[in-house]
Formats: sequence, C-alpha cells, structure tokens
Amino acid sequence: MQSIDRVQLESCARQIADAGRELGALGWTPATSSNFSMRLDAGHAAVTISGRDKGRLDIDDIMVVDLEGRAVGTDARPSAETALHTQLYRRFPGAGAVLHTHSRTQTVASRLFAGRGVIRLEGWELQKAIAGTTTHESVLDVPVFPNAQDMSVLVRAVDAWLDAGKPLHGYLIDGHGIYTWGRDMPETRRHLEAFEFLLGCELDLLRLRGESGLQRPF
Ligand SMILES: CSCCC(=O)C(=O)COP(=O)(O)O
Ligand SMILES: [Zn+2]
Repeated sequence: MQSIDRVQLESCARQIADAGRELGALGWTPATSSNFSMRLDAGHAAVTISGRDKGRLDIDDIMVVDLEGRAVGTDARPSAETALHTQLYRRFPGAGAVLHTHSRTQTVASRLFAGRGVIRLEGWELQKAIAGTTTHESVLDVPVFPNAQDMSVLVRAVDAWLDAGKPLHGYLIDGHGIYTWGRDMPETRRHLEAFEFLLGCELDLLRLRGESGLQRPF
C-alpha cells in the first residue's frame, strides 16, 4: 500500500481547517454539520472526523481514508458522509477537494426544488465561476437528490446521474445541503460560493414573483 506523505497530509489538513473556519464564519456549517476532504494520492483522501465543529477544526480533526472510505492509521470515525466524498474522487480523477455545507440558502433551495428534482441555472454571469463554463448562455443543472441516511442510496443516485452522461459540478440533497468539488481547494471554494450565490438569486426571484410563485407545484 502507498505510504501517506505526512507533509502533504498536514498541508491538506490546514487547508481543510482554514476552509472550515471561513465557511463556519459565514454560517454555512451550523451545529457540527458539513464535511470536507482533499485528495492525498490516487488511493487516499484526508477527511473531517465525524461530529466535529467544522467551524473550529484543528489539523487533528482531519484523518485519512482510502477511496472505499476505510480509516487508515487511526481508530477515529470519518465523516458519516465519507462515501459521498470517496465516490467523487473515484468518479472524477481530477478532483482534489470536496466541500459539503448546510447553508440556509442551500437547504431552503433543496426543499423548494425537490419535487422538480433539478434546479436549472441559466443566464447568470456567475455560472462562469464553474470550471469549463465560458458564457452566461449555458445551462447548469443542479440535481436535488432525496435525502437518505443510508449513504449507498445517495451514492447510487449520484452514479445514476453520471452514468446517464449528464454533466455534474455540484448537487443538492433534499432538506440537507450541497456537495461540490474542484481540482483543488481554491477552485472548490469558488464553486461553493458560486452555487450559494446562484441559489440565493433563484430564491430571491421566487420571492419577488410572489407567494403564488413559491406555491406553484414544480
Ligand atoms: C448534525 S449534522 C448531521 C450530519 C450531517 O449532515 C453532516 O454534514 C455532518 O456529518 P459528519 O459525520 O461529517 O460530522
Ligand atoms: Zn451533511
């Protein structure tokens, strides 16, 4: 088995802790929710330990797992949602970081659009913050998958979307939060901020269009 590069692990742990502090300050990680990870090598990732306050992470709050989600070199329990992180590293070889948060905007949007199963973003300049998007004249579909306590159910939903050949840069889980990823932590942060902003705009449009808009069945 490949040995873990300790210097790289510490660097990733610091980046994860820094991201957690900043996202926590924004109020996107309430009540110990959220989880974060970074790829270490082709077979391992650094991920947050389950149940820790993600806004107050120390580097000791981050552990190593293999890409099947098994703990490596520790008895600590990785995030309850580790399977969603490792799935993304397996499916996207270029993914270097994954962020999952529970902001109010993400959570409300997930509930409002759950019946439709997808939030279609189009015409927004900020779509260009998503890697590979060069114009506002593009369509960015953000699926909303039903929540489940059994991670294998969620993994199957994400696999089905990807196996259908549909582009995916982030997804919502109904009543829960968002997952997004990127080649490294800065790109992943940019994606997360873009989704937060765009979901907020969609919610604002619904509010401004009035109560009937909010109640319209999707
Ligand atoms: C108290 S939040 C419920 C679990 C959750 O959704 C989450 O993001 C945090 O779980 P973890 O095991 O990663 O701490
Ligand atoms: Zn969560």
